[in-house]
Amino acid sequence: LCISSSTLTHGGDSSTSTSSDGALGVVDLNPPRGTRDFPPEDMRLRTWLFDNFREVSRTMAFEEVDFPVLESEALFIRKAGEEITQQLYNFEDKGGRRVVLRPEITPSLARLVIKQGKSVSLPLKWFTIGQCWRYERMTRGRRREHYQWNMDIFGMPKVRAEAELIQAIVLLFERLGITSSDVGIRLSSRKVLQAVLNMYSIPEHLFAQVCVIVDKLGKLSREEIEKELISTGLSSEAVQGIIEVLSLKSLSKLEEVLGSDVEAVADLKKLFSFAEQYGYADWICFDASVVRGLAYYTGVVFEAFDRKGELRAICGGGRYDKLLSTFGSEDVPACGFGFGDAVIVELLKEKGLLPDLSRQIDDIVFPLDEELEGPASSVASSLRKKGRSVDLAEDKRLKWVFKHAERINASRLILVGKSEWERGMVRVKILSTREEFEVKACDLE
Ligand SMILES: Nc1ccc(Br)nc1
Repeated sequence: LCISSSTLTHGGDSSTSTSSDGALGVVDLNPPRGTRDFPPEDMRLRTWLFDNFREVSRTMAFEEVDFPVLESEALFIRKAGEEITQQLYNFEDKGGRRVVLRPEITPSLARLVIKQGKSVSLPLKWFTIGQCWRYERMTRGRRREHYQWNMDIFGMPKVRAEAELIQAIVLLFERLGITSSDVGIRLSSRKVLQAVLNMYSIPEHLFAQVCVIVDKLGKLSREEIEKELISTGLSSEAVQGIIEVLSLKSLSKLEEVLGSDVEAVADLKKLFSFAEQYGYADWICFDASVVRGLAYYTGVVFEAFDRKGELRAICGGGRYDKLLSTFGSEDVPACGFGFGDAVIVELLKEKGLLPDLSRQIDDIVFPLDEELEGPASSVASSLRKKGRSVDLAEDKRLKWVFKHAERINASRLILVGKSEWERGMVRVKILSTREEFEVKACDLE
């Protein structure tokens, strides 16, 4: 479609355009439903957030990896009724292949670990920041894409991995100015639920499905949860037992109910002791109701929440020791989390912690008349080679340039005038102090 600029309604939602056959059409200027554009101001905030993700990953000695957003649908076919697999953005490509816009990143990580096989030495500590998709009926008007920071450790069977990942989350919050009074990290272990199912001799194949159902505690009513659990075949006695244990908020109570030799209790006690050593004990709390909604978790699970309880989980993760075997490989113990780009921004806004990210450049170079455009370009070029951010303002009037300098927070205005240039000089104006002086063009830096 060729959109004639004169008819493009900037800022509007549509424009008039004519297609190649001259038919008059209206192009919707909005991105597809549930997706976002990132104009410069929004992109600066996103880049600032991602730079913080990256800096924490660097200090944790994680390596960055990346994957296609497009993945084989087979990677996400799971039978436990998770929301994530019921909202796959899936389609058939022109080669007849079943593909998806990935809804999460962990299966891609697992795929690559399997593919790398013996060529990588464990433990592996990998991170990535990638866009994830869901196809949700727009009735709820929710977004269909978000960016997720993922941190995953492969080949670390003990809870040291969970302790490392929780430190990464705490470091991120602290970098953004969020404290343990604003946010907590509630944690538990799926081995708690496993122990309860064993107490009622519930078959193993129901485990994932039961986890996905009880993850809705707090979102659905207790009655609805009980109904869904009964529908899987659980006895009402087992259902009551599950709900009773999952309402525990004290590790010592859990130990009373399950006994000290249960792996879940040992893992969690170890993790709380690590938390003291890492110095983030005031961030975490035990909460047996935390199960997370992904079928493949097998051990410790955790999620960060705002203590005011106004927002959805800020991030979440857990141990998934048996995911790789579902892709036909031998298992490698693994643990990871996903941290979305949306809830955290809502929290920062609410706490007044969004940074000032207005545009800033070093220099504006301005030729005072047309014949000085060449010299102005060479001044701009030499400053850029020295690493300065330089905006070359041409075809404008000086009055416009001063306004432009203010608008983009330029530090200096470099004026290239005829008489100065003939003496090898340019005029420099420091915009913060209004100080103005001449300097040899070749000495400018
Ligand atoms: N998994 C997922 C993907 C996309 C969005 Br928005 N939320 C969750």
